Amino acid sequence: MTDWPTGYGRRVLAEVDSTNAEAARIAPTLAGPEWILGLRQTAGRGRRGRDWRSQEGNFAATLVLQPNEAPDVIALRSFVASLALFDAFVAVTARPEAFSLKWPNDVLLNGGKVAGILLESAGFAGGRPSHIAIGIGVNLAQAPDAAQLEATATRPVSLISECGAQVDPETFLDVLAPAYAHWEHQFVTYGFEPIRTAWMARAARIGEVITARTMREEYVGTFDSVDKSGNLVLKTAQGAVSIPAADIFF
Ligand SMILES: O=C(O)CCCC[C@@H]1SC[C@@H]2NC(=O)N[C@@H]21
Repeated sequence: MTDWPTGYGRRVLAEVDSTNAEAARIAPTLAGPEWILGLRQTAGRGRRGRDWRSQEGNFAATLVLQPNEAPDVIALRSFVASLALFDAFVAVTARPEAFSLKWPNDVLLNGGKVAGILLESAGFAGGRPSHIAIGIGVNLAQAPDAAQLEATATRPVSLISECGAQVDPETFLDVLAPAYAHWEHQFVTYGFEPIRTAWMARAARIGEVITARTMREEYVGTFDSVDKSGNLVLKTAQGAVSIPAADIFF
């Protein structure tokens, strides 16, 4: 196993409401990056205001970072985190073919959702946040009951049910943190291009027809690529469209 990355803090909480909420509380006291792992999370939150149910044995953690960057650059961190998750999953299962990345920031295992990412930023001054919180939830041990999710949600799966790999949250953190540090270094050193290329090489359904639903519209088209801003590029009957935020359906 790779060593814990230099310069990154690590704290483990027996119970927390939400590791992203905890990140916001402690961010002003931090001088550098910090991982916060909640062994029990009682009020986890997901994207678009949804709840995130954190079941026993699952992974709920947040990385707090202090990048001095504009929001559009910061938003690309979800691709950085997706790549780190992909590598961590491969490290614990040795099954790269089983995993794929779903735009914008889910990880799929055998086509079901095994992990999600919630990126939040706060403390804005001069258009830049003082910190960001990259919240990561992984169904290590249990998948939520599909009946309790929205009917259109991607089928949830757990690592153990699909791969038989029994991994506890602290062990997963110790694999994920160095993987994240690697991709973060690539991002700050070389920019988004190597991240974009690596992400597309692991993407689900490139070249296939998918549906993207934004707050106002629905697009059906061929998943062409992710552009230099992280937008989803779909080739539709009306031409190429570049979509900054949407839920996608296969
Ligand atoms: O909707 C999604 O797919 C994103 C889910 C993110 C859940 C994680 S669990 C750890 C962190 N703390 C939270 O409250 N949410 C994120």
